[in-house]
Formats: sequence, structure tokens, C-alpha cells
Amino acid sequence: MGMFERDTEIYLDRDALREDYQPENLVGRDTELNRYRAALQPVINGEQPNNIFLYGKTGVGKTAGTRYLIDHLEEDAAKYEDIDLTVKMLNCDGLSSSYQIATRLVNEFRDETSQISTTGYPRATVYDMLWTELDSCGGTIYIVLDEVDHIEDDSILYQLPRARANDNLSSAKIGIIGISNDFSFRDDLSPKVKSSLCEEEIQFPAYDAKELIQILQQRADVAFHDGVLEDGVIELCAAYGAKDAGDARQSLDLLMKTGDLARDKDTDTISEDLVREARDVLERGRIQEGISGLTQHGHLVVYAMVTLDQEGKTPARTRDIRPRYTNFAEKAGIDPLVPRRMRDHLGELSMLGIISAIERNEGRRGGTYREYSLEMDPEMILAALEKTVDDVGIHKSVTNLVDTEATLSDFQST
Ligand SMILES: Nc1ncnc2c1ncn2[C@@H]1O[C@H](COP(=O)(O)OP(=O)(O)OP(=O)(O)O)[C@@H](O)[C@H]1O
Repeated sequence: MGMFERDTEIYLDRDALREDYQPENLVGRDTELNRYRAALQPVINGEQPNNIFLYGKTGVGKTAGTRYLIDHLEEDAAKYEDIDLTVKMLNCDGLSSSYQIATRLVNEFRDETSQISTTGYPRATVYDMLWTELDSCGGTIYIVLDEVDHIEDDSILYQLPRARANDNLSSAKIGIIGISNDFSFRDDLSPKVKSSLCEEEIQFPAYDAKELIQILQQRADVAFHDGVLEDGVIELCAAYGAKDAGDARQSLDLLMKTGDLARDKDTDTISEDLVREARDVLERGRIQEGISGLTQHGHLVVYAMVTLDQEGKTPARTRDIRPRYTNFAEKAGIDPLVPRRMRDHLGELSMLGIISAIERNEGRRGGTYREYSLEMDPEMILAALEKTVDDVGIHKSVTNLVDTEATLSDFQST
């Protein structure tokens, strides 16, 4: 027998759980997809296409929904002789300026031999090249800009939708689809961009547990052999997914990790206990990854939050977190940040899902403030904060959670 042998017990087609798998039908998104379909309908009618802006948290089907409808749109448009549809999908991750988007688009329309360099031209020249390419392509052109919030200047978002009105295009009809999971991006757009880019806005809400069950079941039917999943496994993955963020990607990852564990352990079936174990592994990884990307001050703020949480002092306001953080910074031998900078770290931690923030009102006098709570497992966080805990010492509130022989340091009661 060779060194490698094919695993066939658990998975029928593991790739069906991967992010890039395109299911034949999208489940649990009927309302949004109906609105989206209606917004795309002008293409088939031979009319000027709508500019569409999709927003919603990560993993709620914005990209999958777009691919699904665009595939159908292309297929159906091909049945009409008088419709010539071209769609270009661009992920803006790594493309931070309008200039980069414009050069990338020019190259998308050109063949290999006439590609332009991504630097060195005046912006107006690149835009002129783009108008020439779009017009020579002609017909209806949809440009999909996924993760559009990565573009730092909005020039292209203004120029593209207005290209026809500004006489830059004569034959091509152009529509933009912008996709974003950054809620503040839309609000921060200048009014002139907002009014053209956000002609049709479609929000994709987070999935609830029922919808996640449908999504997971659909993939599990393709991915696993019959009878491998024990009762309750899909429901448990969906329940965790709904509790975390209503994110389909996260739930699918959990189901795949569970399948992988079953395969590694050589079990015949997948149990709820394995789901819990897989969640633990994923959560540890996520915390480790989130924390390793933070600065030393970020680590001190998390450590302060963990100790306050253990003392039952959360939700806590910035002014309640600050003394603990300052004390920790001094113990670690570094200067504490000014309150505003410390608040930035709290914001970053909430973005990562390590803590959560709730906006509160200060009563009739007005004024709002935020209260922060710990969201992830304190023991796992402390494991990822090993170096910080070493530098600062073990706070008395977390002695039972820290797995180390280090001596307790003498803490002031802050
Ligand atoms: N309704 C659905 N039915 C089946 N699969 C889905 C559905 N929604 C999402 N998925 C799957 O979940 C994963 C994440 O979805 P998708 O990439 O569309 O999320 P997104 O909203 O674009 O997230 P992001 O903002 O992070 O890009 C993909 O594998 C996708 O196929």
C-alpha cells in the first residue's frame, strides 16, 4: 500500500463546503434577490441599466447573490439579439485608488498584447482610454465593484455613472454595482456620488438560524455521504452561526472543520460533540489571528477588558476601562495612550468581534457614550495574550484562567 490513500468515508465532495463553490440555487434570500432581479431588469428591456449598491455584513450572500443573478442575466440576455451585455467583476481589495481601478478596467477590455502599465499616466489620460474601451465594446456594460469601500477616493464612482451624461460615452450604456460590508462607507460618500451610485440600494441582512440551516443542509447534501451527519449537527452549526454574526461563510467553515476532525479521527459519523470541538479550534484560531494583528497597546486594552469582565464590571465605559489600562501600561513599562487613542483601540477590537460596543444615551440632556463588553472566551484570549500577561503580571481576577507557573504580581486595586 502507498503512503497516501484516498479518504472516502466522510466526504463525497468536500469542495462543496468551500467558499468558491457556487450552489445552483441560493436559499433564504428570496426577498433580496427579487429586489435585485427587478433592479437588473432594465438590461433585458434594452434600457439604461441601474446603478446598484449592495450592503450588508460579511458572509450574507452579497457576492454569491450577485454571481447567481449575473449568470442568469447573461444567459437570458443572450436570447435577445438586440442586447449585447458585457459584465466585468472586479474585487477592489488591493486596489485603493480610482486610478488603479481605471487602469485595471482598461486592461480588462484590452487583449494581452496592448495592456497598459498601472502607473505613469495622468489620470485624465487613463479615463480617456477607459471611455474609448467602453465605447468600442458598446452595448450594455455592467461593472461590478466588490469590496468597493477599499477605494479611497471616489472619483471613479462619480465618473463612471455619469460618463454618458458628461458625453464621455456615446454608444455604451454603463451600470455600476457596488458591494460593501462597511456600513459607514455609504454614509461617507459625497452627496453627488451617493445619488448616482446608490440609485437602487439593497440591504442583505444577517441570516437567522433557520436560514443557515437551509444553506448548510443544501451544501451538506452534496458534501457528505448519506448518514454521516448525526441528528442535530446542522442545527448546532447554524445556531452557532446565528449567534456569532449570521454569517454563512463562518457556518460553512464550522461544518467543514467538523468534517475534517471526523476524518482525522477516523470516525464513521459526525456528532454534536465534534461540532463543539471544531468550534473551539476555529475560535482559538480566530482569536489568535485577531490578537496577533494588534499593537502592544491593543493587547493591554484587551487584557484590561478581560480582567474587568472577570470582576463583573462590564459593560464598561471608556472612563472605567482607562484606569485599568493605564495601570497595566505602567506595569509593562510603557507610556499609556491619551484617551482618544485608547478609544480607537476599543473601536478596533469591536470591529474584530473580540469585544462589543453598545451606544447609549445620556438622558434628556443628550450626548451619547459607548459601553463595551467582552465577546470572546476569556481563557482563549488570555492564552493568545501570553506575552502581555508576562509583561504586566497576572491580575488577581484571572488567576484561575491563566495556565502558567508565573508568580502573582502585586496589583493595586484599580
Ligand atoms: N443564500 C445562500 N445560499 C447558499 N450559499 C450561500 C448563501 N449565502 C451565502 N452563501 C455562501 O456563503 C459564503 C459567503 O457568501 P458571500 O461571499 O456571498 O458573502 P458576502 O456577503 O459577499 O461577504 P463579504 O462581504 O465578506 O464578501 C459563500 O460560500 C456563499 O456561497
